[in-house]
Amino acid sequence: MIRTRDLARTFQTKGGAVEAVRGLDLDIGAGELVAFLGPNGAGKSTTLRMLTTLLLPTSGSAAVAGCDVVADPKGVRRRIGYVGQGHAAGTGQYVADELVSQGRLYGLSKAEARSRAAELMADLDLEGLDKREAAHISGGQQRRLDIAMGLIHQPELLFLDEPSTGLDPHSRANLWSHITRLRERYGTTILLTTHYLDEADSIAERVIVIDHGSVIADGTPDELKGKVSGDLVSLEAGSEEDARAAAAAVEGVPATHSVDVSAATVRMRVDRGDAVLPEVLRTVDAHGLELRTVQVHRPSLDDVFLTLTGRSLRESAE
Ligand SMILES: Nc1ncnc2c1ncn2[C@@H]1O[C@H](COP(=O)(O)OP(=O)(O)OP(=O)(O)O)[C@@H](O)[C@H]1O
Repeated sequence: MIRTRDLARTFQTKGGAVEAVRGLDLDIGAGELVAFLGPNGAGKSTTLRMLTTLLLPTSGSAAVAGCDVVADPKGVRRRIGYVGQGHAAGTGQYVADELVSQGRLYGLSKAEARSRAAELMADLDLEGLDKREAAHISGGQQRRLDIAMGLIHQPELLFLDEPSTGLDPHSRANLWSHITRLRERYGTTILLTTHYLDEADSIAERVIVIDHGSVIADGTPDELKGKVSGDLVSLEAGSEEDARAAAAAVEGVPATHSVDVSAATVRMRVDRGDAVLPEVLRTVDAHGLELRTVQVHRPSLDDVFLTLTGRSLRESAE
């Protein structure tokens, strides 16, 4: 559905050339739900803009839904939906009319546009808002309307640029349940960007991480997290001395690696925290040491990024 080879985009600025995207090779198949992650300035928006024909590549090639983005931009646009960061709706029209106008823009007949609008309003929980101005609905409803606008022409491929930014957790969860349901129904391929790593982790089947304009990791969330060596177990002892004694005691527990002590806390990497913890606690107990708290931290996508780049995706996203 998306295939790029050596895709690159350079911007000429007064300060010199900025290589926003360099040598990007992407292969995304039909029906995949892919999250595209990276810190600020990694090149996500520039890539999305090239794939949606809003920006020409400097070099390389990109085919989207079977059409070349340079040779056949119209073909690409007919087959894709794009929901950008701003609101698509906002001409002061009623919600239903916004959708029908959008459908007409894509060449649907009036009757087709009306029936498609009604179907999407039902799917996206916008029923009853037909005669409300698009500017006077809630943030979550507006975002769902944006998505309905992107889907009006039944695209094979939907690009969502930070679809849930600015929504409260309840609306985010609600939006995602709608998107996953739509996908089950129509089999739409989805490429989304998000700054919420937990969201990418729970929703995407595949995560592609880019940094400095190139792909640095690609796989299922579990595969990527598997690259970080094991869970982190933290034991907080009553004193620094007790922590050092506990560290010495647990060094010998099988499947524990890199045990270190900082103040009264012992941190160690273990293959599987849930499997190793009982033995760790028995060992500490057998040495007559008491612990204040015990924590097992499973690797997150942010840990993956930290391992790959030495930087936190979360920090760079704020
Ligand atoms: N029109 C432009 N002119 C000059 N430089 C640009 C232009 N657009 C983007 N850039 C630069 O290209 C690089 C990649 O930007 P891009 O917006 O693609 O990153 P991003 O990953 O989408 O970031 P964010 O998460 O902040 O949206 C950045 O260094 C940015 O400053």
